[in-house]
Amino acid sequence: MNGNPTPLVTHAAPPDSPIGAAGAVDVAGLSCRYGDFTAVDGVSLGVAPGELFALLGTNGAGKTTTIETLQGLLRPASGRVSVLGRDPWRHRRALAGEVAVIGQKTGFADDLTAAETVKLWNDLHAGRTAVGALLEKVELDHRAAVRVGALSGGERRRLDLAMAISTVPKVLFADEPTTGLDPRSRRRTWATLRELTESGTAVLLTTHYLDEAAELADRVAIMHGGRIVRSGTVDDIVAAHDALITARLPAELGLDSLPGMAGTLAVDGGELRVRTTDLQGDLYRLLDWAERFAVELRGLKAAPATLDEIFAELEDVQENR
Ligand SMILES: Nc1ncnc2c1ncn2[C@@H]1O[C@H](COP(=O)(O)OP(=O)(O)OP(=O)(O)O)[C@@H](O)[C@H]1O
Repeated sequence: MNGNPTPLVTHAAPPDSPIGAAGAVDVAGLSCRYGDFTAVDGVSLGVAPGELFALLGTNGAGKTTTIETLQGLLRPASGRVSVLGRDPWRHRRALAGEVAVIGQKTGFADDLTAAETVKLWNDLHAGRTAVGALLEKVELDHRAAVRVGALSGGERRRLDLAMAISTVPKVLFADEPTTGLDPRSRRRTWATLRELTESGTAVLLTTHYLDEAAELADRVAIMHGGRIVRSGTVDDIVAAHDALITARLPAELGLDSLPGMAGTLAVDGGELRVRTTDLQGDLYRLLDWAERFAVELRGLKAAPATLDEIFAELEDVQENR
């Protein structure tokens, strides 16, 4: 996110009446602009209670803008957003007690200690968990007396998490909550997010970590250039993408020796590559052919597309624009 957001409002504000009763978070045709620039372009998504929905995307894809609109910090240029049945722009204060946020920009006072910060937060939000227990949960108990200004970036993220869980929020917006965390802290944060969803919290998470989305999310949307370009479960998205079969062929064999397959075949330097949406069928055809003609397929590998590959492809498209 860059600078202070002041998006241009080109349409009337959405009505403050509930829009549907489908989920804890509902977004329909959301567009957001900064001046003439459209940062979010027709995004629709919903998050049900107890669900974790992950928004992935390239840098500048519009994830933070979407989250900030749902927090009521930005007004949509068009479309409708609803959090717990309310328009967050109009009802930000009323929603504050039920919605928690882990943002990219933390607004802590540097002079307060970690414990004082959490206590202040607890007092303001009628937090039900003791300060010591919250700090222990995010493994900051040993840093309780340290001033916030002296905490590392990762420690500040964990302090943010402690405040987000001081109540059991109905909705949590978590904007890259594990950025800068070491592997152990990431896993602790994942466990805490899981506990929240198990308690019924609807979590909208943005992340650059594909393993994080695969690990945590019930559903995923990939944003690119302000739009959702893929959505579904991680399995759905992977299944819709080409899988890859690779093997080394004997030197005398080329493309014309190979059997017909559903996917696209290429042979380069003796290596066969088959990109296919029918991994099982093409693997069967290849193995059947190899068996019949006694061909040894050295180093045979067959794997569905990984989210990393899907993501990298989107980034390539962006770079080539
Ligand atoms: N205040 C602003 N004024 C003008 N443009 C902005 C402003 N804030 C964000 N943008 C632009 O809007 C687009 C979307 O930004 P946003 O921060 O929502 O993306 P993001 O998906 O969260 O990116 P990242 O993964 O890098 O955090 C980017 O091109 C960004 O430069």
